[in-house]
Amino acid sequence: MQPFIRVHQLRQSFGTQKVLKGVSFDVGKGELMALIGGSGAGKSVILKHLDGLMDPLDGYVEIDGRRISGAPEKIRKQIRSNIGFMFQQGALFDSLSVGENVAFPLREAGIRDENELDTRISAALDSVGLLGQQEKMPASLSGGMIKRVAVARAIITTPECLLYDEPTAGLDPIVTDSISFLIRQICKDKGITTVIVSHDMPSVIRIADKIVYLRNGEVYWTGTPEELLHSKDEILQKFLYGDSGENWAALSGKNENFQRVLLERAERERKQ
Ligand SMILES: Nc1ncnc2c1ncn2[C@@H]1O[C@H](COP(=O)(O)OP(=O)(O)OP(=O)(O)O)[C@@H](O)[C@H]1O
Repeated sequence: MQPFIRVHQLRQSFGTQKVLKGVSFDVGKGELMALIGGSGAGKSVILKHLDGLMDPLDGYVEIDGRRISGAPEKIRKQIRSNIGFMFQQGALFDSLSVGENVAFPLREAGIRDENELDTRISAALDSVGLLGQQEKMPASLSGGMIKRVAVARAIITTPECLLYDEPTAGLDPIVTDSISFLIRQICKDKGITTVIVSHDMPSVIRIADKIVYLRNGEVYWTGTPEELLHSKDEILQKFLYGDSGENWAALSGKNENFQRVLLERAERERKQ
């Protein structure tokens, strides 16, 4: 079966810095793929290539069989209209109400019928659990609600593909959980092919169908969350056990080995 997203031998450099050195992966229709890797590995740069905001020096991205890389602006726009993008920070326009923020992509696409706009705003807000909140202003929302509004804005055009850049950054663990499950629910309920860039390993383990680990500008490893948890690869283990990843194993509750190691370490520290 043809993948919904095909990334083939993507190369990108900024000055002398080679950021992508031939990155390839596929994402099947309706699949939820997580792109992980250290800071500066090139994850956000890849998302920009998927959305056609950046063109590679070499290689290409195909969305639903159509090449977006290097395509004329008209074609690029057509393909992009099928993609929802939740940018890092998920920023809303402070001066616009929740409803107007959510409606923004539709107005940009030229939709002016107020009845249609109202119906679609309500449907999008309903999908993220915020029905009836359209009159609120962003300043009065919690961090989690802001992310939900940003998700509603990304799905209002009914895209077949959704890209999320760090959707849970800056949220507490409970809100992080609810946003992560929302992302999974939207992906599975609507069959939307989803790519999520995240440092939040407990969420990635819980919601991803497939994980791609980017390292030194290349795909170092691809597999399922289960395979990642059981991998004996030292580099992967170091990535997971490193300073930033220590807590997620305990939180994920999926791998007894990780929990045992953490418990043993805690016990050792108590005895010292
Ligand atoms: N437009 C640009 N011009 C120059 N350098 C860039 C540009 N965009 C990204 N870079 C560089 O490319 C590298 C990869 O950036 P990218 O934002 O994709 O990293 P990332 O994996 O998403 O990191 P993080 O997890 O910290 O967000 C970084 O060194 C960054 O400085």
